[in-house]
Amino acid sequence: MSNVLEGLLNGISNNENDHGELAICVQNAYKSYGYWKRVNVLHDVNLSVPKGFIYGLLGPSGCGKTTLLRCLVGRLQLNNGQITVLGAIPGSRGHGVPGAKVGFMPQETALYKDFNISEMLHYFGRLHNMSRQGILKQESFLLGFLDLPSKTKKINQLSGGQQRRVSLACALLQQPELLILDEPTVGVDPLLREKIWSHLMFISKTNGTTIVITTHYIEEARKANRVGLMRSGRMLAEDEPIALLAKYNQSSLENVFLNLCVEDQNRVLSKLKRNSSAHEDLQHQQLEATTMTNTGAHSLAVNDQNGTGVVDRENYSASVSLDPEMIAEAALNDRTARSEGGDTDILPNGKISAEQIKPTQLVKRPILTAKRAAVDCCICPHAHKIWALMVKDLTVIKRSIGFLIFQFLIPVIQISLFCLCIGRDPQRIPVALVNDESFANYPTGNRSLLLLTKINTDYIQLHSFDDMLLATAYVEKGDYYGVMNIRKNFSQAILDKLTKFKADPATLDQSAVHLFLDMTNQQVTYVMQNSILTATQLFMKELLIQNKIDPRIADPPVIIEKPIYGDLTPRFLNFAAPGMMISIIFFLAIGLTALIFVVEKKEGLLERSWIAGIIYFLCKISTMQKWRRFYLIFFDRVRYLVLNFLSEKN
Ligand SMILES: Nc1ncnc2c1ncn2[C@@H]1O[C@H](COP(=O)(O)OP(=O)(O)OP(=O)(O)O)[C@@H](O)[C@H]1O
Repeated sequence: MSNVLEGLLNGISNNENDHGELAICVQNAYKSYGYWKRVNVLHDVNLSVPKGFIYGLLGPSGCGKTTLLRCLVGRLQLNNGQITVLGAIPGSRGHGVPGAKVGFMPQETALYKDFNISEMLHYFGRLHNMSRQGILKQESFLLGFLDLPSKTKKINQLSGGQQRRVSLACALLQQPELLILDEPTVGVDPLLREKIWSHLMFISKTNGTTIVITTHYIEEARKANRVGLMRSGRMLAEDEPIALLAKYNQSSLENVFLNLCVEDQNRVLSKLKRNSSAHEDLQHQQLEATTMTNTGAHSLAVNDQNGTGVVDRENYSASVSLDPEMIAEAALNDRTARSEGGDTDILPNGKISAEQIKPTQLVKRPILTAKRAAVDCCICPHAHKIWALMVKDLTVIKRSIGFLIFQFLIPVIQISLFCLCIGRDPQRIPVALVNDESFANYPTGNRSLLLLTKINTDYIQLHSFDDMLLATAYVEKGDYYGVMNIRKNFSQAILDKLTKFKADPATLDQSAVHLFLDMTNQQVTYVMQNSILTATQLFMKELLIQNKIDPRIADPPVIIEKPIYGDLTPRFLNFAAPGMMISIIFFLAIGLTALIFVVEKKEGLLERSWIAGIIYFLCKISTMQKWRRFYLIFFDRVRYLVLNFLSEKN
């Protein structure tokens, strides 16, 4: 016993805790959801399931059964308390929970709808590292046993009940040590329900499988070896069904449950009255009343505990008008009072009662399971799990060809549009011309005309203005990208500069072409400047030739030789397109991965895979790798096709 306490106090998650033959031991479990607005779901829950037992977890909707199950498989962590499953804290290193040791059937179907039954079973089989033969053997047994249609039938062609049976088959597949089944018999006909229970009893007896099962059909839990009755996040009673029936002198578990609820309400109410701290929560009252009706507590006119009165619907409704916070508080007071009173309960298996351990003595926060799983994954790459995920992803692709084509078409269309509309050099850029040398716009005889003829009209479209202020106003309005101004004495000044080497400020100013540009668009600016500079250079060379001077004088003292890579006239398209493609590939891969994750999370598939031993990190790797590889190969081909096509067009 001292071992137990020591292990618990130190929070050690291994076999040293020595819970004997207990497969599951939950001690003083507290769980709440949310950070800012806390929803308390589990209040001081204690639960013990011996190995090879079937444990029926019963309670109305919303009482916290699923939350407790998710804590058992390591999916959620307690805020306080301790859980030991198969001798260790779920998620601890090397432990098979989550993993192959546990078969989990969630409440939602959590199946890939486009898969057929066989593919679904093979996916989970591969995850659990089962041999092909093993999977096939189990497959043929489960198909027959669960009365399933042909294994090639797709999940989305099955009825709701059939889908739930496939889900159950996936949980039973690897014959795990521990089975956690969240309402497996919903939508199943009574005969098959009988058969499922018989099978569960058989495997618990012969294989020693421990089974935790939740159900809304309270009476079917009679077949369980032990039942736990929960309400508002608390465990009201935990015992063998027969013992409970005998204790409450009832013929059905429904009535036992109802008696327990009434007893519980009275106890909590009297405590609250004593503390004079009653609050009202009408919303919760309605919820509780509704959920009780749903759970099959339909016969509310039953004998009360003393056998003297009748609990009618009204009384019952009134008695359930309690705030969960208040109930939790009362429960805590109750437990504290018990522990202060020094009662010592020794469990039948000789272990210390969970109630003997104060919550403060327990581990505040269990070990971070996700971190451990990540470390495990790095140490051991789990090839079979990656293989299972890859086969699953390929099947998903195979089944969604239309979606895949659409996914591939989007980037092709985007890149084509980029190349056609954005990636090309800007053309016919409108520029205002104010030529102070001219009269009647383009007079003959002056040299500025020669300069203007050298400007490539594919790139620059000149529009003449007489007034500099008016031209500038048009640029400001956004009609033109700039003003090109040629000063009054341009012809004489350029001649003086080139032939007589005059370099006084007036000559230099008048011999220059003055540009007033809208430089907000880098690409347009570059093309404008480049075109005008090239035109000016050509003009000067021609002028020098006319004056019998070597035209090379007009060349800048830089000679651009044959390029090592690329062309002498580089194009923006060639530069920008690859970057654009990589961006599209990257973001599409990310988007697609995120989409798959969101869908899988919504349908409960991600959680199911997680409980089967897949950590999200592994999922991400497999998904990202797959899409990236696909896209890279595909785009490599498309890139060449598109670029070649466009270059030839231009
Ligand atoms: N992720 C969550 N965030 C906040 N509250 C939650 C979350 N999941 C469950 N709850 C709340 O916790 C309470 C218990 O939920 P849980 O699913 O455990 O109930 P349950 O007993 O399994 O119900 P049912 O039988 O209908 O499945 C409910 O009030 C529910 O609204």
